[in-house]
Amino acid sequence: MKETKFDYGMIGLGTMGCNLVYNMSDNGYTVIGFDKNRSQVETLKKEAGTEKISATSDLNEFLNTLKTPKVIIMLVPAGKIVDDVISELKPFLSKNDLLMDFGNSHFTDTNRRSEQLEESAIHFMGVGISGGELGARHGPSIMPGGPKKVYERVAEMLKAVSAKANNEPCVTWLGPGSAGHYVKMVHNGIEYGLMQLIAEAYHLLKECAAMSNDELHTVFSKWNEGELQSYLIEITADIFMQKDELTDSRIIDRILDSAKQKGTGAWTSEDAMNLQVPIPVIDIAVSMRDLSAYKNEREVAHQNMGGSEVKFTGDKNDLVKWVEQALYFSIITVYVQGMALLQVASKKYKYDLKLEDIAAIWRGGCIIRAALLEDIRSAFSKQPDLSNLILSVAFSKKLMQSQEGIRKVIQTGVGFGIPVPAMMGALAYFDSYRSGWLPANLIQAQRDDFGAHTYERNDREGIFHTHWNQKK
Ligand SMILES: NC(=O)C1=CN([C@@H]2O[C@H](COP(=O)(O)OP(=O)(O)OC[C@H]3O[C@@H](n4cnc5c(N)ncnc54)[C@H](OP(=O)(O)O)[C@@H]3O)[C@@H](O)[C@H]2O)C=CC1
Ligand SMILES: O=C(CO)[C@H](O)[C@H](O)COP(=O)(O)O
Repeated sequence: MKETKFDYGMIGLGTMGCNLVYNMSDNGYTVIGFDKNRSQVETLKKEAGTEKISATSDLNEFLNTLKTPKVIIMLVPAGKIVDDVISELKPFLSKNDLLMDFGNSHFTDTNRRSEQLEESAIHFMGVGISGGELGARHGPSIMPGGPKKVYERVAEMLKAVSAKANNEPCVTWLGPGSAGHYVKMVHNGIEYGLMQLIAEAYHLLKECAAMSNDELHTVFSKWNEGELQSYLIEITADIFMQKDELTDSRIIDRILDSAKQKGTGAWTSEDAMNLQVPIPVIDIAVSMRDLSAYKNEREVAHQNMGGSEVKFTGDKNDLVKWVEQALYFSIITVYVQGMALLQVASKKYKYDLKLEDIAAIWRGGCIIRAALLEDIRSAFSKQPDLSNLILSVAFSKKLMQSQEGIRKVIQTGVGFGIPVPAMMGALAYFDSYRSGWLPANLIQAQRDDFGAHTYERNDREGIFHTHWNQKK
């Protein structure tokens, strides 16, 4: 009997790996999966129903049934596991074999792994993938980084399995080294910001306007037909309708209000701090997940001090209108901040990113896909080096037109003690960015006063220091 040789190997047959195997098979590729977890292997073998797919928990069998040069995708949890898998594989890999890490690995790990494997002429690519379970199955957005020539070996397959937006595949080579994983990290930072903003809108409408889940479903569904059209708004609308399997309630009312995270949002904030790029809405989103997890302390504080006491007497429909505008305004600022970070990182890490391409491949398949990305793409197509989208005519206009809503919503939140920190961060970012003057002169004076740190002047060149009348 002729032995089957598989086009691709997939290591990690969990949520993402297993679904991507099916997607690749649908597109005509043969794939053998490997997982340490025997039950994942058995499930795939039992359910595949096609000879194009096989699975094993025997590494030798996995490697021996792959075509050469081997092309292997890893979809295992990020961190040490990726290093462990690479160490296990490396003795069996040869020149020109290609290993691709599709997980959410930290970009600095990707740089290290690429360098180590290239020493043995084994190619390595860090590839971001987004779209969750359904995306992996039916078409994700794919963010590949690494050597361009190596990308070309797999470009056809990646295009085939990716999502399509206006018939264009949501994948393109992004840049060398860790470019793909860096872009995926910022994608996730944006994801954090969007989710926090949507949660704040929910909080306001639920507490202030006392909206039921049915009403919230109607409002979010309607929003999804307008400027806010996006995957996250769409799934949010549906979440409000989901029944609980254990009680008579809706599931949303039974889920503990304590958010978890795997780190990609915090990595985005951390690197933005290192590169001195302000991304306050993403920073706040990370902090709010942290704060939500202090559930016990929050409950004690609530007993001691009480919470918001809302007696909203305004018009519900007006509030819904203002919240829609506030969300649009603040959602724009999240993309603005993420893209500004990418521009700086592109130069610093020599990725030479094309922001137009990134916006284009985020239009389909991924968690942050939104109608707005078409406008973002268009702005970077006209001005590829644009440092901040706010400087484009189109985006300054959008923000100016929706600022009234966010000001009203923040006033409402503050008035009733309902926290809207990400919206506040969004507005403060906008107001600061468009301020020709900020009170940073006072900060410079204080620094020079207490620490002789010097300052620059606004009327002549040079570095200055004042002998301040310090208190003894
Ligand atoms: N889930 C999502 O929506 C998305 C996830 N990602 C990223 O993709 C990667 C995979 O995620 P996901 O599919 O959700 O994770 P899962 O935990 O669902 O799947 C990972 C699989 O890898 C297996 N595994 C663990 N260690 C090894 C090993 N040493 N050798 C072989 N197999 C191993 C696990 O087995 P076991 O169960 O026994 O541990 C599990 O079956 C992660 O980096 C994640 O951040 C990216 C985009 C979206
Ligand atoms: O990459 C993803 C989507 O693009 C994952 O779903 C993301 O890792 C979820 O992150 P977290 O668990 O931190 O919320």
